[in-house]
Parts: sequence; structure tokens; C-alpha cells
Amino acid sequence: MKTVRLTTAQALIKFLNQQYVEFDGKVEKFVKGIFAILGHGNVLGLGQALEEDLGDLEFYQGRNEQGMAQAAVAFAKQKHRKQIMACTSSVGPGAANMVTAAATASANNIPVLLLPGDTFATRQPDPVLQQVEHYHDLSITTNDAFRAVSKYWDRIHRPEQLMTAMIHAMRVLTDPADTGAVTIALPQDVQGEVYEYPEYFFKKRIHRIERRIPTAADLKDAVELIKSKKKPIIICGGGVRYSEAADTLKRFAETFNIPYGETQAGKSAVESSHAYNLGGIGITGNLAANVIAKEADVVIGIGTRYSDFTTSSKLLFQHPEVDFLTINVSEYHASKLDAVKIVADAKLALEALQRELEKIQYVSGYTHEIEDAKVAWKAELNRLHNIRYIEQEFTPEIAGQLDEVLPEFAATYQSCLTQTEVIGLVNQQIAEDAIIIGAAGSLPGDLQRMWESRRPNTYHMEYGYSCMGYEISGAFGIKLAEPDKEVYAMVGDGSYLMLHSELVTSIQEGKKINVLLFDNAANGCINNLQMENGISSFGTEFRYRNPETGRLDGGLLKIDFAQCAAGYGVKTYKVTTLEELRTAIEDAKTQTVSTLIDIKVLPKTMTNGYESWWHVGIAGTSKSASVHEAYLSKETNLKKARKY
Ligand SMILES: Cc1ncc(C[n+]2csc(CCOP(=O)(O)OP(=O)(O)O)c2C)c(N)n1
Ligand SMILES: O=C1C[C@@H](O)[C@H](O)[C@@H](O)C1=O
Ligand SMILES: [Mg+2]
Repeated sequence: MKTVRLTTAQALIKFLNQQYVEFDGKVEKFVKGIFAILGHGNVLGLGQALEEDLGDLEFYQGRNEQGMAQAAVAFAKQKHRKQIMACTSSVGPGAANMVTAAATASANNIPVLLLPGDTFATRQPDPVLQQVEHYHDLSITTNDAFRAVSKYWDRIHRPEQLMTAMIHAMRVLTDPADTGAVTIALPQDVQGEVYEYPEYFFKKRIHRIERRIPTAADLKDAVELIKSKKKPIIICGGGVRYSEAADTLKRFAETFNIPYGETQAGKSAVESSHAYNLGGIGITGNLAANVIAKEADVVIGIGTRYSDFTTSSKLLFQHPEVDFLTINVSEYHASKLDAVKIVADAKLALEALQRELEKIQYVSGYTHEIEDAKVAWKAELNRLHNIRYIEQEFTPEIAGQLDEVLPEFAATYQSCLTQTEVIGLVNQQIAEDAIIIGAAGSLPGDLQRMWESRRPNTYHMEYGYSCMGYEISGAFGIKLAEPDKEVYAMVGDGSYLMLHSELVTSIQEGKKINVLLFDNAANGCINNLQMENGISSFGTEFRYRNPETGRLDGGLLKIDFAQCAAGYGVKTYKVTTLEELRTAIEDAKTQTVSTLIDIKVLPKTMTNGYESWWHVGIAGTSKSASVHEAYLSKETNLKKARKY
């Protein structure tokens, strides 16, 4: 047996260079590159290996471990899971910073390979800098925190363990039903330890991403169900995009006259203008999708996890005899809601179902309802685009909560822009093939409802974990995946303040991203949530501490985000009118560096819900009558919702 004498870290990098995936006959390199923040826990092991022989991997220097790992997640999501990035961090805090990103990946079923440094396997120098000592169990380190958020987790105590660990890592990373974060913890001493690795460990490996074939029995059950129903609705989930099943879905919808709503992950699989595309569904869904969903007698969920946002906490589907059919590559997700299930690849399942339904000449019972719903939503969308603030007699979309703050905000910022008019203008102004990204705050709701995707795969929303800070990191990851397209991060002030470090990396790399920063001086959606549930505004507006009251009820914080970002070398704009916004967007298109448009938007001017409900924890007892009222309303809705 021929062997190669390498350190664990060198072997790992050599192995990663040899991984390929095959999907529909196309073979591609699987690991595009590696993000790193080097510290004492990885610089002399993995860092040495990367410096000595990077192979074909691209090397990126992250700024914040969570940020860089979320850039890696966005990269893989935009690549529809066919290519990934690895991420290496130091030990302790560097590693801990990646835990949130691991969860983001796993919640969204997106592959990412995380390589945190770890404490010494020998334990000789313990406790090392940044080691948390667990008196009851010396085998625990910070990296055990990844166990809860990884789809595969391993720690390499001996160099030879790397071989089985990496083979399992690849199995999980390339499995459509089980993919997510894979964490391989690398003790600092083991990274540099030497082993005679067999040459065959480094052979070129092509991992076939299989399209799981639907069984005849599953199909038969599905056909039986559909043929007994008149008003089906499809939910187009992320699985439609990952399986590249959009054209198949279109044909299916057209042939059988079945409309579909989009989840956050599924949105833009098909362009919004398609006659059967109702748009966003669920809590953050629009009127068209939610009205049709309410009366559907069968719900066909394709590649969806059926999150509470998609089902309106299981209250959305109100037809007394509604049944569920799931098409999902994951047995786990397919089994939800007592569904008749087809455990299979979305494209193959739809094609097979198409053949079977054609045999019985199935057509749904819809006549004018789909078109009517779309027309009604179009009119509502038009209204949202045209909401202009007039100081007297203005009623915001979220009315009766902080009405008095609007004039204060307008006076403080000299801006009267409403969030919905800004979104409307951005949607019209940016290029058709530009990609927008979002993750948290009020924007995901507004965008799922309002955004018209004019080209496929141009809407990128992380709403499995809805992690503040993903927006900028993710925009950078998308730019690495699609360097020829403009990428726009749609981000609230709260999210931006939480994490925007990879904006600097975009400048460093000359990879232009555009930040559209919606500053409403608040964690706005959470303020809405508390106030609509009867609580007074508390801890969610961004106000100075008031020396008179001792509370955070002073004037509004006034942050010049444009000035801050300009310091990084970003081309920035401050806009307070639609005309300035239009001019800034056009100018930003001509720039080669990253841009940021600081948009001051009036609070409470985001969209409100349409025919939906969110089950949230509410106090069962309170001195406040309005909280009690909200509690009773929750109880009433809960009675109407499916129990599981
Ligand atoms: C990392 C993280 N922490 C906390 C939350 C909970 N959370 C969701 S939205 C939000 C506020 C977002 O504020 P902003 O970005 O300004 O958006 P807005 O709602 O004002 O549009 C918070 C705290 C989260 N989603 N992610
Ligand atoms: O708690 C939350 C409320 C949602 O409205 C928001 O979009 C999301 O980011 C979140 O975490
Ligand atoms: Mg905000």
C-alpha cells in the first residue's frame, strides 16, 4: 500500500480538493474554497496546511466567524447545495461564534463544513487559553455546543480518525434529505500530528446527488387523494429550487389548473408573473395565496418543512375536509400533518404524478378564483406601492400603536418615506436578474408578500433560522456564487447593527454588494408583535436613556449609517425621498465597489398580515386588560387550528 506522509490538517485539505458531486450527469468540484479566521487554535495546523498547499481551494479571510460561516451558507444555498465552502476557526470564542451559523445551515438544510480548532487531545498544557473547564467531564469543550446544531459532528483525536470522519462528512453534506452543518472539531495538537495516509484516501471521489424515485404505491395513494378533490393548492418550498423542478411545477400547474403559493425558500423558483403563481403563502403571505389556501380541500406541499410561517401556525387551511399530500426527499418532513406522502425527489415525483393524473384526465374545479385572487392582490400591491406619508390624517399600515412617533421620526430624520413605497420602487428599479437577500425583521414579511420576482432564483431569504446578521454576510456569499449579478442585501437597522462585518470582506475582495438599509430606529417587527399583543412599547425602539425617567424613552437614536460605511471604503448614499432613492440606486449600479443606501423609513409603515395568525407565547395572567384580551384571542384561534 502506498502512503503519503502528512499532518492531519494537510491530509484534510488534500482530501477536500478531491471531492466532486454529480447531479443530472454534470460533475462539479464540491468544495469551492475555505473561509478562515486564524488564531492559535488553527494557525499552526490548518493554517500551515493552507499556506503550504491550498490546491484549487480559494482562500477567504473572514471578519467574524458567524459572518464568514453564514456567507458560506448563503453561497451553498445560492448554488442549490451543489457546491460548498468550508470554514475554519480558532478554538474557544472563534469556534463558538460559528455555532449560530451551524444552526442557520441545519435549520435551512444547507450544507456547510465547519472546522473549529479544539483544545489539546493530549491535555498536557490544559487549561489552555480559551478553554472552558468542565469539572465533571474533561472530554467536553466549547465545540460540543455544535452537537445540537449539526447534522454530523465529530472530533479528531488521532490523525487516522480523519479518514472515516471525512467520509461521513461527505455523505451528509451531499445527502439532499439530511444535509446541513457538518462540524469536524480539530484539536490543536492533532492538526499537526503526522500519519502515513493511504494514497487511496485521496482518490478523486464523485458523490452522486441522487434523485430519489417515487414508488408506485406512493403515487397510487397520491392519485387517489387528488382525484377526490376539487380545490388543490400547491406549496412551492425550497425543495423545488434545490431539485431544479421549477419548469416541471409550471407544467403541472398549467395542465391540472392548480395554483401554488410560495414559501420563503421556494420563492422565485418560478417568476411571479406565472398565471398560477399566487405568491407568498402563510403568516407573511399575501392575500391571493392565503384566500385560496383557506378554501383548498387538498394541500400539496412540495419540498417544504411546513414551518409555522407557512401554515399560519396550522390555522390557514380551513376547509373542513382538507387533506395533505407531501412530496419531500426527507421522510421526516414528508411525514408531517398526517399527509399522504411521496418520499422522493420533487422533479421526479411531479413528473410521475403528471403522467398518472393525465391518464385520468384530472382537472381541478377552479374556474375564475385563481385569476380573481391574483387581480385582487395586484390592486392591493398597487396600493402598498403608493402609500405616501402626509403629516395630517395619515394612517400607517400598523395603525394605533405608535401613531405619535411618526411625526417625531419625520422631524428627527427629515424623511417621510414609507417602507412599502420604498420596496415598490426598489422592485421596479433594480435589474431583473439582480438577487435580493434578507433574513430577519419586518422585511422578510414585506418581501414575501410584495416582491415580484422577475427572474428565477433571484429571491434569497433565510427564514429557517431568520438570523439577524445573515443579510450582509449572505450577500457576500451570494456574490461569490454569482459574481456577474448585482446582489442587494435588504436589511433593517437592527440586523445591520448586529453584524455587518463581511461588508469589509466584500471591499477587500473587490466583490461588490449593495446594502439597502431600512432604518426605522427600532427592532420594528418585534415592537409590532408586543404592541399587537397588548403590551406597551418596551425595549424595542432605539431611544436614548432619559435621565428624567431613567428609562430608554428619550429621543430617537440618530445614526449616520452612510458615514460609518464610508469609512470602510463603501460608496454610500443618504436618501429621504423617492427621487433621491431612485437616483442613488441608479448611481450605485455604476459603482465597482460595494454600496450602501441609508434609507430612513417611517416606523409602522411595513405591511400588515393578510388572513393569517401566528401562535406566539402570551402571558396567561397580567394586570393589563389588553394583554388579557390578546391571550383570549390566542386561545380562540388555537381552538380552530390543527392540533399537530
Ligand atoms: C440573531 C437574532 N437575534 C434576535 C432575533 C429576534 N429578532 C427578530 S427581528 C428582530 C428585530 C429586527 O430589527 P430590524 O433589523 O431593525 O428590522 P425591523 O423589524 O425594524 O424592520 C429581532 C430582535 C433574530 N431573529 N436573530
Ligand atoms: O422573532 C421574529 C419575528 C419575525 O417577525 C421576524 O421576521 C424574525 O426575524 C424573528 O426572529
Ligand atoms: Mg428596524
